[in-house]
Amino acid sequence: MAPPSMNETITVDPSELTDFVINKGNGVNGLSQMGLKSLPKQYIQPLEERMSMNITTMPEESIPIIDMSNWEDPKVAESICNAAEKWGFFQILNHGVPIQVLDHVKDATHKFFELPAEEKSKFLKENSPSNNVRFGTSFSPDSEKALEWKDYLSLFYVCEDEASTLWPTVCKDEVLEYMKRTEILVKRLLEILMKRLNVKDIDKTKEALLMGSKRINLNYYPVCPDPELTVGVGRHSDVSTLTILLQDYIGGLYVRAGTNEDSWVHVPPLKGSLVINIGDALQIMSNGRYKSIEHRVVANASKTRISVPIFVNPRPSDVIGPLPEVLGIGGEKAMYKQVVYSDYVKHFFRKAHDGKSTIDFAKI
Ligand SMILES: COc1cc(/C=C/C(=O)SCCNC(=O)CCNC(=O)[C@H](O)C(C)(C)COP(=O)(O)OP(=O)(O)OC[C@H]2O[C@@H](n3cnc4c(N)ncnc43)[C@H](O)[C@@H]2OP(=O)(O)O)ccc1O
Ligand SMILES: O=C(O)CCC(=O)C(=O)O
Ligand SMILES: [Fe+2]
Repeated sequence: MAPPSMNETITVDPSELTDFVINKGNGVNGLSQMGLKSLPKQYIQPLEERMSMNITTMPEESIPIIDMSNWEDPKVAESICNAAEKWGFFQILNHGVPIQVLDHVKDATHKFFELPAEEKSKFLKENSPSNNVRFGTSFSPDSEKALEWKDYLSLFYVCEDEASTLWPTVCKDEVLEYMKRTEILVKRLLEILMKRLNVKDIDKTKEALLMGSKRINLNYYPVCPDPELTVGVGRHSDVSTLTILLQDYIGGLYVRAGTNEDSWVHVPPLKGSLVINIGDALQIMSNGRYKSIEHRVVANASKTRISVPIFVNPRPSDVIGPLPEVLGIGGEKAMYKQVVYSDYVKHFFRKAHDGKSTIDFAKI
């Protein structure tokens, strides 16, 4: 695709754009590097999906920020469970994952996306040595009416050997280290969250159900010529049990506040923090007690942003539904049916981002 001249309004032939961005592995990064002065029309979101439209942002509100240095203190556990029930999102400080490990994985993310398109395209779905390693752009381009301004590398963790062999060399060590160093934190968080659900002991079977598989995504949001017209990531909730999200210092992640009004709160970058959010799998297992809240990411006119979520999930073959311990509390009625987790995830991946609609798949 030829670089456009200054101030040119971009109407790129749809098949040419798809070929350049999606099939050839240039991603939105390739578009951004061309120095476009306006947004190709394939990225223009409908008015109701744009952050600037009819939306109240609430600068005075904030998701809870929880210091985990005394994680055994019942007050810390209480703050975590309250945040999971009310917001579905919170930030943690002094979580035990060294800042250096976080810095290394952020640097490694930049290194991967700065590789030439020919290198990255080795990990496109059609070329990748494994279904567990995928470089892509937007979310679900085949199903989307408007594309999202984001490239990603998605790594499904099977075992250390497979990761060492198949994951991209420029980032695999740093990503593996980040995954390893978050393991204890994930167990602590789940232990705390389960206690409030009347699950006193997480045995091996429960552990597998809650955290039997992990997927890590490296997200890359390049500079965008007209950020108000598009999105970095559209409104969605994660399908995980829990997500551990590392973001850089740029900002741009918004979380829905309240269910009725269109109001959103920003998640401010805090040095050394990790953002934790509840995913649909835990909303289902807790029978709606913990909330998997909608979130979205805006695009940015002047800075490239990265984020690195670890999605902690059930195993694909697990059947998930409200936990017996939860229903046992007061003869509570199940709000969700039993579903095979991989069916749930496939349903999520096969449609465009559509807010909280995925969970309807499991509703009774
Ligand atoms: C990318 O932008 C995103 C991503 C997100 C993600 C939020 C999460 O919460 S991710 C956590 C999801 N949980 C798991 O991955 C654990 C369970 N895993 C599974 O059940 C399976 O691994 C599987 C994901 C269902 C894939 O199984 P497989 O047998 O390999 O099936 P396929 O036929 O290859 O894929 C099915 C369908 O999904 C699409 N897809 C697969 N992997 C990805 C991926 N990493 N990213 C995007 N899409 C993926 C794939 O295209 C297939 O559809 P087709 O129509 O092509 O058949 C949140 C927000 C974002 O913006
Ligand atoms: O980039 C972010 O801050 C969040 C990305 C996100 O929501 C996701 O990958 O599921
Ligand atoms: Fe998300």
